[in-house]
Amino acid sequence: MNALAATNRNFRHAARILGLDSKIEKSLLIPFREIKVECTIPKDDGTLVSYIGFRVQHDNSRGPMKGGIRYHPEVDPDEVNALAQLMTWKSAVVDIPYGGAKGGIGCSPGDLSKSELERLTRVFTQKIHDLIGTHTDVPAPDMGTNAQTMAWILDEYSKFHGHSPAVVTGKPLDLGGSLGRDAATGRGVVFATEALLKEHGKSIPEMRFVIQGFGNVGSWAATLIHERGGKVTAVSDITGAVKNPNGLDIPALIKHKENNGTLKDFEGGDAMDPAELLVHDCDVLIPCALGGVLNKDNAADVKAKYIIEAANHPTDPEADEILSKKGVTILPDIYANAGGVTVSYFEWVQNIQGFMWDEEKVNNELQKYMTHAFGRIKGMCQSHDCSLRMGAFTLGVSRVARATTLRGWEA
Ligand SMILES: NC(=O)C1=CN([C@@H]2O[C@H](COP(=O)(O)OP(=O)(O)OC[C@H]3O[C@@H](n4cnc5c(N)ncnc54)[C@H](O)[C@@H]3O)[C@@H](O)[C@H]2O)C=CC1
Ligand SMILES: O=C(O)CCC(=O)C(=O)O
Repeated sequence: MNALAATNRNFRHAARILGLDSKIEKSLLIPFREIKVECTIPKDDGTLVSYIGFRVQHDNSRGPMKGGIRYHPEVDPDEVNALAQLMTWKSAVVDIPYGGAKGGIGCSPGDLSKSELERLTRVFTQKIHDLIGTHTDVPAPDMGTNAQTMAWILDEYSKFHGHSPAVVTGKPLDLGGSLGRDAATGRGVVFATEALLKEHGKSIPEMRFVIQGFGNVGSWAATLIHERGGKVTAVSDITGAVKNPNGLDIPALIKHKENNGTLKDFEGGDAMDPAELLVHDCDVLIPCALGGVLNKDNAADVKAKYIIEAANHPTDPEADEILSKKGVTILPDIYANAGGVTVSYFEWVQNIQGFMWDEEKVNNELQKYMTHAFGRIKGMCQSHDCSLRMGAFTLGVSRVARATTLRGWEA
């Protein structure tokens, strides 16, 4: 099932549980605006090449639209649409004053030089600059993009609108980024995991973790789990996978990846088949890469008792059903990975106030938001006798529906 069909299905299920009026249901499903632009740039050898960029702005009833920009060869309009919708529910789940958006460019960032990436980002910004803004739509990093990408967007946008640090989050610190944003999604994943395990009378040091994806989210989640005494027994990325039943030395693995650009040939573990990683024996599985990786072909073989969805939509609905029948507890993406957008909100607040927070304040506030949201999701699960996914969806959708009704937009 494609990402949009899966997301719409989860939304409709939540709308049914909430008994949502059909007019509101329709209004919440249809995106506010879908943007598609051609970005033509000269490559370093002088040849011209065109890429297609997307920005989908899903909903702005609770505040400016917010969400990352992804550079990946598989970026397509349906997936961007689904990811934008997920951002709307995610912002509402953690109760930050934002709506949802997402963007992407279909490209392989690893095959482009730094100057080609810069040209592409600047042309994309030129095409969308009048549709984004501090109080309309605020981009951030996602797969294949990073603080440098945000710096180029900020610079290009500011040529049209004057210096505007709050137009993007996830910026470098020197341009108004927030302390703690780089680690925020991984840290939020760990706070969410702690909240869930505590509920089950367990804790991180007793657990064996397997992590798919070792970029921003995966490497921070692994680092913080390792620091708390959890055993990360297998990790994969696009270059391969490595395992060690006694626990990988995560700081050493990060150093190895920095030095060699790959997980391959790491001396502190054995190479393994990346396809086997998701069904590897463990207590907690954390997908931190692509969507749809847990599906009907592998769900029955998953050994983990807990799945923490650090990636967006890693579990398709068929897998969801198989896994819940097996008794696997799934902490859904719109809560589990909300630490990133939560600290993006703190960054935006700091930019608007012109006052920088220290890292301790950022991390403490993040923990408060994540812990509070977990309690509210559990409350919805109890009221509606539903899964954690539906608890999170009903929480997010009900908040957005209330804002929509209060504004009188549902008619
Ligand atoms: N960066 C952020 O703040 C947030 C990211 N997310 C989600 O987390 C996920 C990861 O994002 P980032 O870490 O930012 O991206 P990233 O680009 O920093 O890292 C992605 C990682 O996934 C790996 N990967 C790609 N294809 C793979 C495959 N087939 N098998 C195994 N590994 C593979 C890459 O090698 C890389 O290690 C995405 O789903 C993203 O939407 C969610 C919330 C916020
Ligand atoms: O930090 C943000 O604004 C958005 C992060 C994001 O794209 C996501 O949560 O999926």
